[in-house]
Amino acid sequence: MNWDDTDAGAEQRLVASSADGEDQAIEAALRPKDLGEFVGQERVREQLDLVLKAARQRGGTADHVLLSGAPGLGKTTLSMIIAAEMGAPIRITSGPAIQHAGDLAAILSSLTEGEVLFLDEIHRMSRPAEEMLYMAMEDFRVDVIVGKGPGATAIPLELPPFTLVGATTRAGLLPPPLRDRFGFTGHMEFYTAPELERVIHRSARLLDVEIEAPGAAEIAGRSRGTPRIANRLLRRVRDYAQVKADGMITAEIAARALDVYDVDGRGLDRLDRAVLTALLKLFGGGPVGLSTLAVAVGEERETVEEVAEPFLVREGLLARTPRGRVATPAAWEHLGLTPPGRTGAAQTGLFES
Ligand SMILES: Nc1ncnc2c1ncn2[C@@H]1O[C@H](COP(=O)(O)OP(=O)(O)OP(=O)(O)O)[C@@H](O)[C@H]1O
Ligand SMILES: [Mg+2]
Repeated sequence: MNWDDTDAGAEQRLVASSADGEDQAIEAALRPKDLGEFVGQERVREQLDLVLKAARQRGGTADHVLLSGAPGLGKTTLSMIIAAEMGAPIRITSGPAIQHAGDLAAILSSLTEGEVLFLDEIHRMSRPAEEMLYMAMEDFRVDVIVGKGPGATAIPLELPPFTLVGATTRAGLLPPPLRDRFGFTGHMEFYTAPELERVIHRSARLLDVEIEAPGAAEIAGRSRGTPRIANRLLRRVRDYAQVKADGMITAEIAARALDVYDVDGRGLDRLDRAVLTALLKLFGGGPVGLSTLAVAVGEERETVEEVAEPFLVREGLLARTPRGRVATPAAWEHLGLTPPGRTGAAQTGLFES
């Protein structure tokens, strides 16, 4: 089984936050087209709305925008909305696609006035390209180097004003000079359950799937705060409802379907639960070292650390301490187990030593 969150393929986890081939095809159809349709992220939406309205009133080009946040929270979607709201064309590229400064120069010099340049994974751009981008963002100008060695000359090239929209899952990796050149930074948060329910109802409508409110709530609760996962789970539940029932997604159908797909009531999948179960049953809740824990579940260290743990930590089920991994009282409760030396449900103060 391939648990790698970043690796696209048929064996990808159902709760992976990155997009696989099927997602990419369907995501285009499910993307909200304007700010009004975009669910949640109230602060970012409100602020961005002001930025764009002001730019439109001035008849100018919007300031550069940086969008940061975990995979699947809507960065690409929002970049397309920015272009749509500005009535501007959008050019899409990514940090890894820009190997040389020359690649970037070619893109920049072909932009039209007001165009939106979407630079995904901007933290993965090469250093020389990054430096060229500084000048382009600030002065709408690049220096194109012609020739090599002592005879090389820099030919300045004027650019039309454009809006750079950068997206990153790792805002902390951006060099400060780059971060400072964005006029607006929007940090995307994980979505609340009611917001995800709205995403699910909207997608169900577009996919022509019948769903009851409790059915949407059941899926939302298992979607890890991420619209991409909510949409993916909705599609799998739709399959189940169609094959095993009359197509209508009720709470019971959603719960049964997601149990079949091994996504539990809190959004944990088989790997997440295996890690937690080993921690509780074999090591009494810890502390236990990462390597030991990984061997116990028969996985690589990296898989446990990078694929399972971030969500478990976020959910408050597992803590990383200097002495090793420790389960929280919520972990015992979630798996329906009683911590050693305790009886009954009173589990507070578990870690007082
Ligand atoms: N606020 C939202 N409202 C409705 N649907 C959303 C929202 N945000 C994201 N989605 C849905 O989730 C899917 C994934 O969003 P998107 O591709 O924009 O995420 P991303 O942040 O760019 O992810 P990555 O970091 O992997 O590139 C989209 O197809 C869209 O349908
Ligand atoms: Mg994206």
